Amino acid sequence: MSDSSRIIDGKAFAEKLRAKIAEQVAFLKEKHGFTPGLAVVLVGEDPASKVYVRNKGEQTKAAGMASFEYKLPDTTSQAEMLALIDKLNKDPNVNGILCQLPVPKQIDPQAIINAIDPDKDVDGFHVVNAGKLATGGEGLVPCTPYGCLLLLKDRLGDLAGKHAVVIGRSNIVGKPMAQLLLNESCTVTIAHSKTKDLPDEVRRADIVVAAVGRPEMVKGDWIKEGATVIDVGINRIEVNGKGKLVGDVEYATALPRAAGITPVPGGVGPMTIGLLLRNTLVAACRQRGVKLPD
Ligand SMILES: Nc1nc2c(c(=O)[nH]1)N[C@@H](CN(C=O)c1ccc(C(=O)N[C@@H](CCC(=O)O)C(=O)O)cc1)CN2
Repeated sequence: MSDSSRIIDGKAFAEKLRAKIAEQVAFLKEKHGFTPGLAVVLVGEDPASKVYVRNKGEQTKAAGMASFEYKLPDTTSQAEMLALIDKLNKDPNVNGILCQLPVPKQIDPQAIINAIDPDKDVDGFHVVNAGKLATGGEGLVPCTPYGCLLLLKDRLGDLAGKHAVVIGRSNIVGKPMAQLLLNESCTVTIAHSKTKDLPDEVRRADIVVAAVGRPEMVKGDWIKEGATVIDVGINRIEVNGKGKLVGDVEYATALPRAAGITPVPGGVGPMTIGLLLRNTLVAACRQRGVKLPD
């Protein structure tokens, strides 16, 4: 197996996904006379968040959807945020709402997320959507884990019976990822900072999803031969005075052992915005009572 055939190209997958969404949006406009709309709220000046929000706006418009951007100063209070969310909840042209994370410390992110109408919560972080994911309801699924799942299914097909190890237990990636894999009948282990022997857990995994936010923490020699590795980490490090982006997995040493591995950049990251557009499309169709176009 060549190294290039082991690489799971999330960038290419996401491009195809976005092209399909653009066709579905054009169909909705022509046949049903409406355009899905996404509102993104950014509070503060975090440089990475600014880039992500700009990319979200550009890709939303490129897919033919309406984009509404709210850029608020980092002194914004929680009450001001809640008032904006209330306004967006009531706006029929806004089908999806998200608040870019992280938010400044005076704002409780979960309070903001839970103030969003769950049917417009295109991040899938609202407690109602988390509950639906856990109980088999039709909610909105968090974008990053949803993107990981699509990449895994595309590469492996049926996941039933696979032993998956998810490293990280955040509400936005680790927990929903584990739930999605469980829903696919995987045997799931969630590893975290208190896990006793992480290398041993990883060595037994057919699927490894790393979402810890620590540069190259998962070593290549922990990866079982033929395993599939999904690297959610996006860590900025400095090498010889130059900035570099690396994942949570030591890519160079994991690549020859893995049957499939996502690179950083160009793996999971681009899928996040692709699935955000898909969630916005799904939310808009549900709100309008229209079947999702094929
Ligand atoms: N409300 C949310 N906030 C945040 C989320 C989220 O899903 N919802 N996720 C991340 C940031 N994020 C989207 O918001 C995001 C991160 C990374 C990428 C991406 O395409 N990364 C590129 C590399 C880009 C770079 O150079 O930095 C890649 O991996 O190839 C897209 C979206 C936190 N906040």
